[in-house]
Amino acid sequence: MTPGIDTKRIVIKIGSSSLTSMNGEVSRRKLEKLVEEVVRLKDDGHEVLLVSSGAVAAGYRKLGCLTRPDSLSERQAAASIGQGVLIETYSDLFISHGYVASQILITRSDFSDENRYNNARNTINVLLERGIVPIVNENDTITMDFLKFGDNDTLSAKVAGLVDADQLIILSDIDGLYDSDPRKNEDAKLLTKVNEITPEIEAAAGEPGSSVGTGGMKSKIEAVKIAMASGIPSFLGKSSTNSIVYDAVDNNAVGTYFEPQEDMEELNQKKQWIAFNSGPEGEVTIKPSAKEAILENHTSLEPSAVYSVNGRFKKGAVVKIFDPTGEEIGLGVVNYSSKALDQLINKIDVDLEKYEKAAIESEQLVCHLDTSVLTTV
Ligand SMILES: Nc1ncnc2c1ncn2[C@@H]1O[C@H](COP(=O)(O)OP(=O)(O)O)[C@@H](O)[C@H]1O
Ligand SMILES: N[C@@H](CCC(=O)OP(=O)(O)O)C(=O)O
Repeated sequence: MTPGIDTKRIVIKIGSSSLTSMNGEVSRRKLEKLVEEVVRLKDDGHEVLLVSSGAVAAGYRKLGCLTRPDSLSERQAAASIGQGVLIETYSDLFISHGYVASQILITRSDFSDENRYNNARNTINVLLERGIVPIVNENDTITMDFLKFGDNDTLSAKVAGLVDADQLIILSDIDGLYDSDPRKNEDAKLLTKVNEITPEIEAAAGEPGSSVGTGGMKSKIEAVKIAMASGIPSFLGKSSTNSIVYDAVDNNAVGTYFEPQEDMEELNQKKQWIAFNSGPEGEVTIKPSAKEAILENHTSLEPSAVYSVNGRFKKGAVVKIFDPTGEEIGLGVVNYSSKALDQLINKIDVDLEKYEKAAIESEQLVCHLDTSVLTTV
């Protein structure tokens, strides 16, 4: 390990356009460049996890399609071919440098179940601690469209939160975030440092630039918001730039650095799971006085603060919390089932012992988050 370098845990996301050639084949040369950069970081003692797209892009030609297919089943079939080709190439390249790669395919339902989520963390921790390079992709072949993460940008931010990464590096075909879509405005300027995702930035972030990219700048900004809320700094840069990954870790690369604000409340692992992965099962509406208490003082929510309950959920479920005007305040984990909570607020067969517990404890409340981040759950 190079003297003076602290070991960092780094998650690198690379997009389809950065891994495949124009004719829909895995580009060994592009993968080689990435692997060589990861190897430099590994030689310095860092832990590196890759979130790699490219399964569909690397497989559709071999499936017999001339362009990226429109139908879901053809894309899933293409991913089934391309994922194998990708991992074989990565694995070969890492072995030639003395490192071992592993494959992890994730579906959104793996993350919405807290036990499976924690299990994924334990497995990845073992791999990282033993020097392996885990390579993560969405399990495209078996995931239904409406159950997908949808894009690997948000997946990479969620994975970075899962493993408590020190930095998220997103590599694309563009050298950072511009103040407007550079394809539409030739005067667009590169933003080198961003501390807050403002509505202007969201408006500037447009659609994909290539026929194989899926998320475009929009999903990269969503990803960065999740990383920021989890206290993880991110970098966005161009995959083909020389030494981009190494320089990004060194804070010395051309691109956009996203730094979480110092006074921002950083979500702990439990709250990250609630906010970004859980998938709410019901709704509670609370009284106006309780809204102030949870937003200003972060206090627990007593059953007496609950105005009404919507949906059927079990004790321990994640629910959305609304104020009486219908504005969404945040998310929380309930200590009562919907039936018990309904009985408590209507004082039917009230079990006083149970009543002493808060309906939602403050450490299981996620408030203050921008609704557009919350809606990504
Ligand atoms: N404000 C913006 N700044 C930079 N790029 C933008 C912006 N708005 C839209 N884009 C487009 O987003 C593209 C990158 O997203 P995408 O095509 O999904 O790449 P990847 O396959 O790497 O995920 C860029 O090539 C660019 O054309
Ligand atoms: N999971 C898909 C990629 C999804 C995705 O986000 O693609 P991209 O916008 O190229 O990062 C695949 O491997 O083809």
